[in-house]
Formats: sequence, structure tokens, C-alpha cells
Amino acid sequence: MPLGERPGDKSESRYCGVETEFSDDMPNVLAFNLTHGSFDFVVATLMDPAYRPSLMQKNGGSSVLPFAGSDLVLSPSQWSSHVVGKISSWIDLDSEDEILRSDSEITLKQELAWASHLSLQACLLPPPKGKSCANYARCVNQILQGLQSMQLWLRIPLVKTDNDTVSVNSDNLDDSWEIWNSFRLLCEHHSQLSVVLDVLSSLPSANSLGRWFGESVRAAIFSTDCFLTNSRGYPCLSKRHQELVPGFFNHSIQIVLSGQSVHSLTKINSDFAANNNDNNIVGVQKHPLRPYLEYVGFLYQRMDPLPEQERFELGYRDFLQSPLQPLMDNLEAQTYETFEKDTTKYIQYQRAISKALQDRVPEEKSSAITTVLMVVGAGRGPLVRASLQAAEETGRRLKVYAVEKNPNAVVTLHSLVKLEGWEDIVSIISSDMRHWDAPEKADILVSELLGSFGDNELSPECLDGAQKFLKEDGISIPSSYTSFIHPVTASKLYNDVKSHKDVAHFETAYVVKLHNIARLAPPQSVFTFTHPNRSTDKNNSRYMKLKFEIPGDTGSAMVHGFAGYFDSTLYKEVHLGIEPSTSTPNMFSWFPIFFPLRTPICLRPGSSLEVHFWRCCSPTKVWYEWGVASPSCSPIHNSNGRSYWVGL
Ligand SMILES: C[S@@+](CC[C@H](N)C(=O)[O-])C[C@H]1O[C@@H](n2cnc3c(N)ncnc32)[C@H](O)[C@@H]1O
Repeated sequence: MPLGERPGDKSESRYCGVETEFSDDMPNVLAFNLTHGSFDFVVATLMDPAYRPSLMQKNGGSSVLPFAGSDLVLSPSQWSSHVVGKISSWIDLDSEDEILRSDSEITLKQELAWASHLSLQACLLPPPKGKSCANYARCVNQILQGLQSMQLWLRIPLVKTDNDTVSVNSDNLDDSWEIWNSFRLLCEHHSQLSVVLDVLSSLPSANSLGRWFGESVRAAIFSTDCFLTNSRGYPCLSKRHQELVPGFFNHSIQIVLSGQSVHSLTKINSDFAANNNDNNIVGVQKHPLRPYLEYVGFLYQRMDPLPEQERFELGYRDFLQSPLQPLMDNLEAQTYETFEKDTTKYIQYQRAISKALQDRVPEEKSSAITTVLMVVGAGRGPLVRASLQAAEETGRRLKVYAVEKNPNAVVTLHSLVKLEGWEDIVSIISSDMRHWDAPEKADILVSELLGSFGDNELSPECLDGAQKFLKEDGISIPSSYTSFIHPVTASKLYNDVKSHKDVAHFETAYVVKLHNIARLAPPQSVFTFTHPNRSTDKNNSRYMKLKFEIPGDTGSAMVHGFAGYFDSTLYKEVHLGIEPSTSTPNMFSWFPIFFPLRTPICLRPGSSLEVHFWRCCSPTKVWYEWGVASPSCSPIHNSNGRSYWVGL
């Protein structure tokens, strides 16, 4: 039984497992923990802990390996849905002791072969014993090469001691993230290798915890030692631990409970019997960890339900999409329909247009002057509608030209004008705005040609062409837009890009609803474009060098790429954008953009990251190039736009 569906959150259930001792009676382990204890799965030791291959040989013992029962004791679906295999915790593949090392390697291989035979979904690997884990990683890496679909979860204690005196490049050996990082680097970021965090009673700083949300963390093990006791004698967590649990749930990290009950069950059991007025319950004791599970369930239930839009977007989380090319391609009806649902965007445009109309025509002349407004890139008409509503709201007279180069959207525009009775006010022009020979000049030019990175759908090039029919003192809405980036840990995105096994995918920017990422520094602005552009030099190429300072208390972190955003000033103080610190609430037209790095770069606490971004233009295309220069150099990505470009 999952921890339950919260009201309004039917799409996402959360599960809670329990770590169990070795038992060769697996049906009983499942009955006790799942049926009686209400856990969803067990993390069960697969092999008798006393087993050592060298002892078996010496004693000439049986060749039957001492696993926890045969495969037949549970059904295949019970094994795969309810059991995570736990690899013997004594193994130490980096021990100085050759016999122990060899025993460990043999046992690891035997246990993982058995787990594959049982079709388990995942196996929990014990934490590396010391700071050096090369031989352990080598052996796991060998196994990963031939593994079908099973996941390997490396157990890592959640430890980072604060050390204010850490200097750049010093080995901060008190940070367990370093062990994980070494291990996964040795295993080349294998996508079937992930982390399980062992949560301890004291927690690292919030900054340092945040790093883990960009890593592939599958579960968090809470030992009963982490729990405090509330005034009624029941287990509860410290405030910081309490805050961590919803963070785990939000990032699809399952909770596993472990250890012996350290809370007196006498009272809890008598409460249990008193609350269950059922004769059959007499003599039935609660599962010793049930109060802990109920507490975790309580923390889950009290989380705020996801807003409707977030629920709708669950399927898009961390899913890479190619950015639209609305200039080169013609958008489909479905895409326009999605845009048109974003009422927030049109409300912002309407506010901007209203202000511009009021500034353009004083109240006393409102019935005498007709403002010429051109919507360039009108799509199926929502900005035409917003313009007409702004005119009505402000009492200004309007003449509208709706310019659109997509012939299919022009069909919709014609039927809309007829349907709404706009024939006298709105003229439809089926043309590319860059080549239209306008019969008169506009007072206001309204467009929405913005991509997730602002200029990436070639708004600058289109508006440079269109501004020839804007009056000298005319207004462009938007009046400017700026792109932003910051470095992120995003191991899922990195692995998804890597799965294509080519350079081209690493040199492509993706639109993605970022979720399981860690933001390593605040965003900084990259390129700004202002309209109308009255300068004589219409060069839209840009170059920017940025330096990000990594906080000293975070610990080291991995950069897998850069998250990109935009903010646009529509008119005066009316803006619209997705840069996290100023983003327009309840607007969903744009997900962020992601620029990957071919090789992730490790950042030390207190160090700085120097990155270079270029916007390059040729007569036929526009593209970005990017590269890191410090702390180490990456190749320049997307040289000459060889992998990713936007067509003019
Ligand atoms: C992002 S959509 C916005 C559509 C509409 N304004 C809205 O808000 O739903 C951009 C529109 O501009 C059109 N467009 C892009 N470049 C254009 C150009 N050079 N000339 C005319 N239309 C263009 C596209 O076909 C598309 O319909």
C-alpha cells in the first residue's frame, strides 16, 4: 500500500520500504513487513552473512550458495515488485587483505547474478569502506556492462562536516559526496548506477544537501536513531529532518526505514489495541517500525497538493525536447492551442498595450486619433484579441494589421475576424514580416517571438526586418529581452543526452521542465536585445564571458550543463519571463533551456567557474557556441553551428 494519494495528487504515489535482517523465510519476511507492517517493499539481505567463499573452499562445503531461500518461495512479481536486494555489507573490495578482497569480489558477483535471476528491480550496494574505492568501482562497472535492466543503488552516508578553512583544490575528505563522485566517475556516469543516502541524526548544511537533488538519488534510508520522541512518546523528526522528507518526496526519492525500534512499544501497543475495538486484534502487536512509518505517512499527507498546472506538467519533468523553430517551420494547431491557454501571458501583453496606448494618445484626443498597431507573428490571433481588449479598456481607437507567415494560421485568422466581426478594424497580411511592404507605418509593433532563451527563436532578426514599418517614435512591445544562465547539476539530463552516443546531442540546446537539478549559483544575464534597434550596426552576434562563484559551504559539485531562462520588458514596468527570481507567476508557455557539457566539470567549494557564450550569425542561420575555461577547459561546443542551429 503506498503512503497514500494526497487529495489532488492522484498521479504521484510515494512508497516506503523497510530494511530487514537476513532470513531464509522470505514469505514470512514479506507477510510480516508488507501485510502486517504496511510497508511497500523490503530491502532484504540476499545471502547468509556468515558466508565467505574462501571458507567454503577450505571446508570443502556444499556448492549450494546460502541464499535467502530459492527463487520459488516467492512469485516472480513478488520478487520484482516487493524486494530490493541488499548486498552483503561485509564486502570490502579495496581491502589490503587479499583474501577478503577476493571473497568480496566473488560474493558481489554471485549475489548480483542471483538478483538478476530473480528479476529484482534494484540492489543496494554497501558503502565503500574507505576513501579509495577503485577496485570496488571496477568490479561494479564490469557488472554494469552486462546488466539487463536492474539498477544498482550505492549506499552513501549523508555526511559533510562543515569546514570553513577548506581551500580551493584541497581534498575535502569529510564530504561523502566525494566518494559518490569518485565511484560514478570511475563507472563513467553509468545510468544504472544511482545513490541511496543514509540519513544520519545530524544533517549537513542546506546548500550542501541541495547538491544531491541534481544527482540520481533513488532512496533515503532513515535509521530509527534519527528519530526523536514527541510529548506522547511517539517517534518524530527534528525540524530539519522534517523539511528534508518532503524534499525527497518531491524528487521521487523513496524512503526506507531501518534499525530497531528505539521507542517504547508498550504504550503504543496499548493505544493501538484501544483504538482497534476488535476482538481479533487482542494479542496482535504492531510491527515495531509501524509508528515510524505512520509518522512518515503523516509528513507526506501534510504536504501541499501540487497546483493543477504542475500536475499537468509532471510528465514533462526532466524530459528533453528540441526547441521550436517557428521561423523555419510552421507551428501546428496543437502548439498554438497550448500557447493560447496561457492567459497570464496575454494579460501581461494587454497591460503593456494599454499603457502604450495611453502614452501614445492623451485622453482628450482619444476619439480623434486612431493608433495603428501591427501584430507581427499573429499566429491564430490571441495578441490581436489582447490589443482590441486594451483599446476597449482604455477607450482608444485602433487599426490593426495582423501579419503572419504561416499560411495555416492565416486561415484561422480569417475565420476569427469574420466570427468576431472585426472586419473593419483588422487587416490580415499573409507574409513574412521581414519582406512585407507595408501600406503605412505603425505606432505600435506587438510581437511574441520569444524562446526559452529569449532571442533563440530569432526575434531580433525578425523585428529588425519589421521595424522599417514602425514610425520613428513608434513603440515595440516587447521593448527588450535578456537571456540568463547558471550552472546546474543535472545527472538525469546528462545521461539522457549521453544515451544518444554522439557529440551532436551534447552540442544541442534542449527545452526542458527542470526538476531533478541542483542550481549551483544564481543566474547571470547573457545577451540583451532592445527594440526598435536604431543603431546603424544591426549585428546580432554577441559574446559574453561569465564568472560564477561557488559558495564555500556547499562542498564540491558537478556541473552537467547550464540552465537558461529569459526575461522580457514588454513596456515600461510590465515584464514577462521565466528567470527564477523574477519569473511571472502562473505562466506556463516556456520551460527553461538546457545547454549540456560533453564532459561534466567538478567544482570545488569557493572556486569560480568561467564560461563563455557566443551568439553567431550567418546569412542562413543563427547558433550558439559555448565552452568552459575555468576551473578546467571544455571543448568549445557547437563550433560553426555544426550540431544545432536555428534557420533564418
Ligand atoms: C510564438 S508564436 C506566437 C503566436 C501568437 N502571437 C500567440 O501568442 O499565440 C510566433 C508566431 O510568429 C510567426 N512568425 C515567426 N516569424 C515570423 C516572420 N518572420 N514573419 C511572420 N510571422 C512570423 C510564427 O509563424 C508564429 O505563428
